[in-house]
Amino acid sequence: MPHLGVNIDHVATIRQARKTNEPDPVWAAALAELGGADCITLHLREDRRHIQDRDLEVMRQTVKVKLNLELATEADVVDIACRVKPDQATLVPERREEVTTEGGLDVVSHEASVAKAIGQLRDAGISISLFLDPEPKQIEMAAKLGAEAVELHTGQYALHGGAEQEKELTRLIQAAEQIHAAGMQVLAGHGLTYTNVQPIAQIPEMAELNIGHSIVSRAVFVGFRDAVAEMKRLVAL
Ligand SMILES: CC(=O)[C@@H](O)[C@H](O)COP(=O)(O)O
Ligand SMILES: NCC(=O)COP(=O)(O)O
Repeated sequence: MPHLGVNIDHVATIRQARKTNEPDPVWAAALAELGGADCITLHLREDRRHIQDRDLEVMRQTVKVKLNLELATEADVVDIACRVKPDQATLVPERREEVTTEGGLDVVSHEASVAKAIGQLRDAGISISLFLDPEPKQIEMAAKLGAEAVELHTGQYALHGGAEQEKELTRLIQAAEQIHAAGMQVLAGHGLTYTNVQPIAQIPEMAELNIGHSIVSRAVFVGFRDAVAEMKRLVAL
């Protein structure tokens, strides 16, 4: 039964729509924990479109479960991570023009910059996860780079239905086996919802799922604590 990581980025998206101080993602994180979250995830983007530096700094003091920071390998945000010290850092790709993350980090093409960021984060005592597409060569490089975990990008699985989704699920199952065999923890996330999460949760090697947008969407109608509790129950089935 995988753990549940709750990504609270899009609570901050609503706040930033008016550049005000509510809804506060710090409150969402507390309610997520009360709803059964095993991890709180937040993405400090270079363009600060949602999560702000203050959110990370306060959550470091208030979150009682694992704190997972998603970040690009850019020097300034790596420096912030090394100062604040989340429990885990998940290296992700970023493009300012993107609406949301479009794929996994290409650690094969960017081995040097990824290795540099990993070295700095590891020296700060932070555990490393790499956000990757289910590609064998990317997973091999993750093991070479010494990552503790790989978070599989489930965006393609979530985007499609029918035979195409089945094909993506098979890729994810095979990638999970490869990650586990290489001695790394298997995580997954992006685009997972109350209707598509269970086949991913049932992958035998799956240790943790990171889910955000769907939980925040459901929380608008049922409240954050209940939205998390509902997802926790689904993931445990
Ligand atoms: C890496 C990933 O899949 C998401 O957690 C990421 O946070 C997406 O970025 P937005 O939250 O800005 O959509
Ligand atoms: N890394 C995936 C994540 O944290 C949440 O992604 P989403 O559920 O908001 O698409």
